[in-house]
Amino acid sequence: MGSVVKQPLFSFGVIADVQYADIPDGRSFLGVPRYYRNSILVLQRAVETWNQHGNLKFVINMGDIVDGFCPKDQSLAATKKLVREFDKFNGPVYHMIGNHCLYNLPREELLPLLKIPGRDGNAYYDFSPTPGYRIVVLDGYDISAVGWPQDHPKTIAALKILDEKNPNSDKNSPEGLEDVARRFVKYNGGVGEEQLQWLDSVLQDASNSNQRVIVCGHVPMSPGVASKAALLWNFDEVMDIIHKYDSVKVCLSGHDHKGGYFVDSHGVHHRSLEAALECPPGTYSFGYIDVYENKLSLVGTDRMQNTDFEN
Ligand SMILES: Nc1ccn([C@@H]2O[C@H](COP(=O)(O)OP(=O)(O)OC[C@H](O)CO)[C@@H](O)[C@H]2O)c(=O)n1
Repeated sequence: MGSVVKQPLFSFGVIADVQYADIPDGRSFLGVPRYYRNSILVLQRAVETWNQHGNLKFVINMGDIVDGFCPKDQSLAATKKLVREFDKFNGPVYHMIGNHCLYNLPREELLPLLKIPGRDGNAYYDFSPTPGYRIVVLDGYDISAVGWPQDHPKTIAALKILDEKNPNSDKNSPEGLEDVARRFVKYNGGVGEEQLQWLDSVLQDASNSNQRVIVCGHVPMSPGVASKAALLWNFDEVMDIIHKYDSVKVCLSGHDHKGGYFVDSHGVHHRSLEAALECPPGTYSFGYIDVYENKLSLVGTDRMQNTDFEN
């Protein structure tokens, strides 16, 4: 008798940092090439591939759908265009906001466009794709100097943090900051008190219901998985909550573009995904995750590396 191949409990598609703009190719601040027009082709190939797979329960977009260099009079049209491409997937698509989304549009316009559930401009939410699983989507720009009105208490709180932690006149610059202190830059953000309490209550509820949890957020949550300058401001507070519960096995993020994988001291797997934006024409970066009883398996296409997350 041949061996029986185990079927996943469910599978879902992933892509990060599409950062589309109808502008010529360029480079990041640190000189990494960015292919703004090509990134929509990466997304289109992703959607075709996900549809051909035929058994993906949903797709999750890890944020930064449109780049901050998109001309501002095109921000709305570009965001709608990209959402339409995602909507060609034959199933639900879950979005989250990244810093580049917020460079383009204010929260009150972004959230409805991206169909992000949430009240008062908050962009964190959870859903349950099967009874035994919970997906938590964090809003890493809850406390942020971008996205809220200038006089909003969250903008004021963010500016205070940046003033205290980052002495540079350009608050996007981590120059002179050491190790994880490099995260205190304007293009990152933090999770506010109310969201921390919400996270705790969702994880408690999942734990009571014997559900496993995958936590997703645009901004990486562990210093082991990404550049120190691309971390959530209060990753430590978020991880303290996550570590209270055995139910969280995997944290997924985008933002750092180069991709990374790290298992922390509590056995939580962290994976930051390779950016679609950095794919030279003819190359791709997207994938899907098979969720099994005792492991998750990321099946990447081309520049997105395969990863097994053994529980
Ligand atoms: N050292 C730096 C890095 C960036 N900036 C400026 O900050 C803005 C956002 O940077 P950008 O690289 O476009 O942001 P991403 O979300 O794509 O990537 C985040 C991390 O860089 C990934 O590791 C932009 O205006 C940059 O010019 C800066 O001033 N100094």
